[in-house]
Amino acid sequence: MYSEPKTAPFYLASASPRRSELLTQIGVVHRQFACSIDESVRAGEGAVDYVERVTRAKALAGQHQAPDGAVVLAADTAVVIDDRILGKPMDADDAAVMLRSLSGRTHRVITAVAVACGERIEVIRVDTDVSFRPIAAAEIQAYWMTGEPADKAGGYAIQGLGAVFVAMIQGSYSAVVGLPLAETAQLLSSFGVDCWQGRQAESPSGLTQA
Ligand SMILES: Cc1cn([C@H]2C[C@H](O)[C@@H](COP(=O)(O)OP(=O)(O)OP(=O)(O)O)O2)c(=O)[nH]c1=O
Repeated sequence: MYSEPKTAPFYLASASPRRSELLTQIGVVHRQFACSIDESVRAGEGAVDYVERVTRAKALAGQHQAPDGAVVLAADTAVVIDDRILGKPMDADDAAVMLRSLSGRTHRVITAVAVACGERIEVIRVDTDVSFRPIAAAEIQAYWMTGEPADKAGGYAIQGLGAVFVAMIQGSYSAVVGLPLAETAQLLSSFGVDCWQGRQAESPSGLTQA
């Protein structure tokens, strides 16, 4: 017999397949829809303020697309070097400028997550430092040709071919990919949305192994 879900429906307001995969990885059942807002940086705006503002705006826009009372999650990831915010590269030249500036240096990846339900909205932020080995000009060109950098902040993907550039990471790997999982699980739990841990409490035998 059909029974209504006990908790509010949960939506991921994001076009990012990575964010959906990360939620699935920790057992968060969700629906996903794309949600577009103006992501331009305001004059004089710092990276932290920018990422938190955009994340909040994505969640609020997402609430308009979701049914009343739904829990909505949105996130934003930016790469920051020398106080410059690197979004997604516009073209090959833009990507080359980005990767040249990251080559042989440490940059910061800032990811914010917002969860909203009704009047309540909470925003958290996780900062991660990523160090790149020096990258040759020919590698930068070849990397662009793979298609991977195009839709990634900073023009690389740590979870993909771009992993060959990463010498060291200090912080949250999943935050660099787009969603800090430990922090997101805690935040969601405070909104009554469970990952595998919550469901295990309800049904200890309901877990499957990877
Ligand atoms: C640095 C880095 C970023 N990224 C991705 C995460 C984000 O999807 C993207 C940054 O752009 P975002 O604007 O944060 O996200 P998005 O446009 O992909 O999706 P939406 O706004 O709809 O939620 O870069 C990686 O996948 N790997 C990486 O190593």
